[in-house]
Amino acid sequence: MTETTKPLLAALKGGHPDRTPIWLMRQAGRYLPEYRELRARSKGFLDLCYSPDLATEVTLQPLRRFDLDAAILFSDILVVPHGLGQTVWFAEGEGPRLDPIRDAAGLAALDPERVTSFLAPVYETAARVKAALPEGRALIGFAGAPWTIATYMVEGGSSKDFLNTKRWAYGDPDGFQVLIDLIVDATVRHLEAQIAAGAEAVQIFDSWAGALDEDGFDRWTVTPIRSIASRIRAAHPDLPIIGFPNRAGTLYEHFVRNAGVDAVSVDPTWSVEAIATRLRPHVAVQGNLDPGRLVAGGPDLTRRVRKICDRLAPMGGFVFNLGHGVLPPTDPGHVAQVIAAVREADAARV
Ligand SMILES: Cc1c2[nH]c(c1CCC(=O)O)Cc1[nH]c(c(CCC(=O)O)c1C)Cc1[nH]c(c(CCC(=O)O)c1C)Cc1[nH]c(c(C)c1CCC(=O)O)C2
Repeated sequence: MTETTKPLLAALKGGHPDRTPIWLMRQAGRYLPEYRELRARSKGFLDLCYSPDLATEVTLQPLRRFDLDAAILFSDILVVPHGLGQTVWFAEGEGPRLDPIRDAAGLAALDPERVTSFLAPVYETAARVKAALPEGRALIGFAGAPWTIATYMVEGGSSKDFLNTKRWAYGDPDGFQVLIDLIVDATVRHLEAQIAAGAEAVQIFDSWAGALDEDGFDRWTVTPIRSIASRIRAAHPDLPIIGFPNRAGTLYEHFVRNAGVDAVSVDPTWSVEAIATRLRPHVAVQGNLDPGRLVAGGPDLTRRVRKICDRLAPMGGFVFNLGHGVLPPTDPGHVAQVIAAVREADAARV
């Protein structure tokens, strides 16, 4: 099978592969007992991300268990601020923490030139995964989008209202632009290094895009992602680029017209009909099962998967996924149920 016939890559370019490709955001992680076992033996989450032997194993775990069409590199979006020189740690049970950066003095300490040497173990993982992938499966690389990365860098961790970041972005846009430009530069280097190591598609996660207003979304989500996408595309014209402007509502339509991506990952609030008529005419689409349905299971889970596939798969340019990441309480048996339902939808069409 040649590279271009891998179902995931064909679908992301708008094609009609033989089978509907499926992968799941956060497909490696705490819902898998084999992940929890390996994680308990690691020194910490970041240590796991920077240990190529362990990270390779964790990346491949979901593909050993399930009939998935892609592996996503096991890493985190916060390795980019870490590589820039910011202090980042994961407090057990508390999520990510960073020493916040709120002004020009904080920016002066960050160095984009350091990112790819610091993150060399991540690229080593990508190369090892690529060499071990089963036939027909693709390797996805990823990064956080500049806006989402900036929220973590400025807030010092997760946040509800992003007030420190918004005060800076809306109150001093030219100053905040310096931070965004720095993240754009670091992100391009980080994605380029993943591609050089073997990534065949990349996804840019803008998890907090839905916190911005229309003008903020244009300047801090669409424009930086377009500049990353155009720089990646200049070097790799055929490599699919997926954007994920999570929970951006009606602004998704602006995104698919202007962000310069090949595909969009769609959050669970979108109806299948609106995906088909408002997004799919512009880009390939990926999504959008509610991760809560994957926790609940039951016949409604299968029904919802069928509804998504029956409307979107015949259009081509469709990748089945969740609308956000797999949740830790998910029963792995429900993942197998979803994949079987996607395959049954394909079989019902031929
Ligand atoms: C916002 C964000 C982060 N990380 C990521 C995002 C964007 C996607 C999204 O919106 O969910 C992306 C991410 N994080 C992780 C991956 C690996 C690949 C995969 O999808 O399987 C990917 C693609 C591993 C991880 N990243 C993290 C874990 C859990 C760490 C552990 O084992 O304790 C994993 C498997 C930790 C993490 N990392 C982050 C948070 C907020 C947390 C803590 C919350 C949580 O634990 O889920 C930041």
